[in-house]
Amino acid sequence: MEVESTAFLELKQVTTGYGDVPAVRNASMVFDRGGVSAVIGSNGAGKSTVIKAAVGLLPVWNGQIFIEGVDVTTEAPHKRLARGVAFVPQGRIVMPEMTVRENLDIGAYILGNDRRRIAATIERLVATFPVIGQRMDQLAGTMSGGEQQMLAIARALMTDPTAIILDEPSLGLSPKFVDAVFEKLVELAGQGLTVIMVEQKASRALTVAERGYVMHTGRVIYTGEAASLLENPNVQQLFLGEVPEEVERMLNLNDFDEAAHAGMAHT
Ligand SMILES: Nc1ncnc2c1ncn2[C@@H]1O[C@H](COP(=O)(O)OP(=O)(O)OP(=O)(O)O)[C@@H](O)[C@H]1O
Repeated sequence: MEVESTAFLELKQVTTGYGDVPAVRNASMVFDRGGVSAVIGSNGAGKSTVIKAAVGLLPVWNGQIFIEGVDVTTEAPHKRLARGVAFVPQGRIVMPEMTVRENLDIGAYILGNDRRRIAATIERLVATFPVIGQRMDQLAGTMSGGEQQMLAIARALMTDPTAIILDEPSLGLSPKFVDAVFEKLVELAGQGLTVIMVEQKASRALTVAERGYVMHTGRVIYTGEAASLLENPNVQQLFLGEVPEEVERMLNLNDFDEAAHAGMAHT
């Protein structure tokens, strides 16, 4: 295992997909420690797919994934978790028939039987998520959607990760809860956590993120500071569901890297 990068998490030219159909091609992303990054793009752009490959839930066909410079491309998800990359899947999956406390305990499974550490972590999380502290004995399934998302995030934080990757944390939430969840993610990033979110609510996500990756038909087509992506007319056009000429040209190039090297893929 050689040292290849100083970023916390890096995807290098990752291609992956389902069966023999590629859904993501040559995707490169670099996530340094701290801050909020957003991976955005329309339905089916490949956002969830690339993130599943990053956490080890989908095999990488081509390319590499590094955590702190270590090549983890073929490592199992629990090993990547132990290296500090936690994942909150789409749909705020909590165990509805279990209490809030039991859900948190599940999140701590890689800590083994270290009850003292688990209790200390729960105490720390309750300070960040007061709503959870008030509902430790409530069945998770009886919480509101926003509260369940907070619980899903808190559960992912039980292992004290360096980075948390969230697949559409705003999905199905009312605007008030979307704000609450995004505010919490910004607060966590302020405490030093690396927050990476996959979002369909693109402009909202770029408002809270510092950096963004815009995906379209399985490619990362724009990368840059969130503010400059928000101002980019081509990105704005994509938000409206239109495909700008520049993007058409990029996708038509035989070797997509040519476009990246020509500076088109970066703002
Ligand atoms: N389990 C699967 N089996 C086969 N194809 C899949 C599977 N999951 C996703 N795909 C396909 O892969 C492509 C990328 O899907 P992906 O879910 O990554 O997109 P996305 O950008 O996350 O969109 P969404 O926001 O709708 O989830 C799509 O064409 C989709 O139909």
